[in-house]
Amino acid sequence: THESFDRFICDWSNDMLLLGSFVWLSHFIQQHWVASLNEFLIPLCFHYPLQALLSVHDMVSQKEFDPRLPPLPPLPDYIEKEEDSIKIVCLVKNQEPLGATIKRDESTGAIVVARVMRGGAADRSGLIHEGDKLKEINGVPMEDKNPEEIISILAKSEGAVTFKVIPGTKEEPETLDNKIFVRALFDYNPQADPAIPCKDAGLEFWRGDVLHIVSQEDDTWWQARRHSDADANLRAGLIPSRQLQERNTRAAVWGYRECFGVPLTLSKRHTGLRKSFRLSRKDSKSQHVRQKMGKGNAGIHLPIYQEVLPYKRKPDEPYRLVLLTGPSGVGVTELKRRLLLSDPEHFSVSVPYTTREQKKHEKEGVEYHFVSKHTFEKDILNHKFLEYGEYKGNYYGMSLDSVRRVVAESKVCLLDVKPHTITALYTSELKPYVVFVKPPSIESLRLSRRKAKVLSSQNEQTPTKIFTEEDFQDMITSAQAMENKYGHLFEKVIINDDLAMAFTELRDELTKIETDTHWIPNTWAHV
Ligand SMILES: Nc1ncnc2c1ncn2[C@@H]1O[C@H](COP(=O)(O)OP(=O)(O)OP(=O)(O)O)[C@@H](O)[C@H]1O
Repeated sequence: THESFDRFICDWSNDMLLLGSFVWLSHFIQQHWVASLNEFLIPLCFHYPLQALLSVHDMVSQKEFDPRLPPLPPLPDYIEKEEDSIKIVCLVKNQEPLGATIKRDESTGAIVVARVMRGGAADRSGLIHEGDKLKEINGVPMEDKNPEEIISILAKSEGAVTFKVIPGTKEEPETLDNKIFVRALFDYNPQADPAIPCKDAGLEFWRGDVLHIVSQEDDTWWQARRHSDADANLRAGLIPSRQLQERNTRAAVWGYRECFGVPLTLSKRHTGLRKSFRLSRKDSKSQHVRQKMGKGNAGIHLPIYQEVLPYKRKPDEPYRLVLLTGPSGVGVTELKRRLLLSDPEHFSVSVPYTTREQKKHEKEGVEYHFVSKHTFEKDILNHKFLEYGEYKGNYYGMSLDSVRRVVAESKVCLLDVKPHTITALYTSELKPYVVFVKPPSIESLRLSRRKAKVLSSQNEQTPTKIFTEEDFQDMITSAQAMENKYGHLFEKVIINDDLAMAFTELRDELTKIETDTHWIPNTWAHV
C-alpha cells in the first residue's frame, strides 16, 4: 500500500529557510529590519534621504549578525522548461525532525510528501506541503529512488540542503475547527503499532489524556497534541483516527473471542448489586441479596475518543453526581462514610427503597423508603430502579428519583454502584464524576488490611470476617476485570492503600471539580 512507503524524514530543520535568494533576503530583513531602522535609518533619513538609504544598505550589509547564516547554495544549473512551477527550497539541517513523511505514489511512481506534521519544522516553513513531488535533493534525481534510499541520502547530508519540488495540486484543506478536544479512552503506543506509517511521527498517550486534534484530514491517521503538553507549538503527532481504531478494536475483540471462545463480559462474581443500600442498612448482608440487573448496557463498547469541552460549574448549577465504584471489599463504603462525616451539610446519599418491615427506630425516608411488594414490582416494570435485588424474600432497590432528590437539595450525591450501572446514569442532567477505587498490590493489601473486616459469605455464621488471601486475590482480579471492561468510564482512579491518603486524594479531587475548570463530554454541554 501507499502507507508502507510512507517514511519519516528525521533530523531536519528550517532554522533558516531559503527559497532561492529571495527567501534568504526576506528572512534577513525580517530578522534585522527593526534594529536597522532604529540604529541607522531614522537618524539618516531625516537629513539626506537617498544618500542615507544607500549608507544604511552598506552599513547593514557589513554588520555581522548572530546567528551567522551559512553561505547560500547555488541554484540548480538549469530548470527544465516544461516544469514551469518548480520550487527550490533550501533547508538547513539541525537536530529537530523535519516533521514530514514521504511515500511513493503508486499510480505515477513519483516520490511525494505524504504528510506535514502540524507545528513541525516543515509546517512552520510554509514551503513544503502535502502532495509536493520531490524531484531532486542536492541535485540528485529522486525518480528512481525508493523512500528508504531517500531517507539515507537525507541522513548523510549536512548543512544547507536543496530540494527541488513540484508543488502538489492538492487543494488547501478546509479550515477545520481547530478546537476539537477529545479524551482518549484507550492507551496508545506508536512504537508498538505495526500499522502506523512512521513510528517516530506517532503520539503516545494514555487513557484519560485530553488530546487537541489539529487535523482530521486523513481518514486513518489524525494529528494531535496532548493538551497537558505546555508547549502549544510542539509538533503534532499521528494518532489512529476513530474509524481506524474502531476497526482495530473490533478485530481485537473478535480475535479474542475466536481464540478463547468466551464473550468479553465479567464473570458473575464481578457483576451484580452490591453497595447501594449499605449505608442505611444495619445488618450488613448486602452480598446475600440476590441480584437482578436493572436496565444496563450489556453490549460491547468501543471506547475510542470522547469529545470533551472545558466546564466550570456555575454557582446556581447542581453539583455533579459522584459515583464510587470498585471491587468488593476495596473500601468504597469506608471512603463514602468518611466523606459524609467530613461535611454532612455538603455530601449526602440517596435513600433506597425496600419492601421489608420498618423497624421501630427507623423513619420513613431516612434509612429507607418503605413500600409494598406490589408497588415495588410495579416500579420494576416501570424501570424505576437503577439497581434492585432480593434478600430473604424482601426487595431492595435504588431509584433515579432518590438520586435526583439529593441533587435538587444542592448537595453532592455520593452513590456507590456496580460499574455496569454507570452508563444508565451517564447523562447531561447528572454529569456523573466516576471514581474507581482500586486495590494496591497484594503485599500492600496484606499489610494495610491486617485488622480490617470484610463481609463474609452466605454460608458463614458471622456477617463479617477477617480478609483471607483469597479475598485479596479476588479483589485484584475483579479490579482488573472492571478496569478492562469499564475503565473508559472512570474519570479518576484512586488506589486505596493508605486509607487516610486515599481519602484526602478523593476529597481534594471532589473540591477541584466543584471549583475548577475541567473537561466533560461535549454532549453534556447541550442540555
Ligand atoms: N485503606 C484501607 N486500609 C485498611 N483497611 C481498609 C482500607 N480501606 C478499607 N478498609 C477496611 O476494609 C473493609 C472493607 O471496606 P468497605 O466495606 O469500605 O469495602 P467495600 O468496598 O464497600 O466492599 P463491600 O462492598 O464488600 O462492602 C472495612 O473494614 C474497611 O474499614
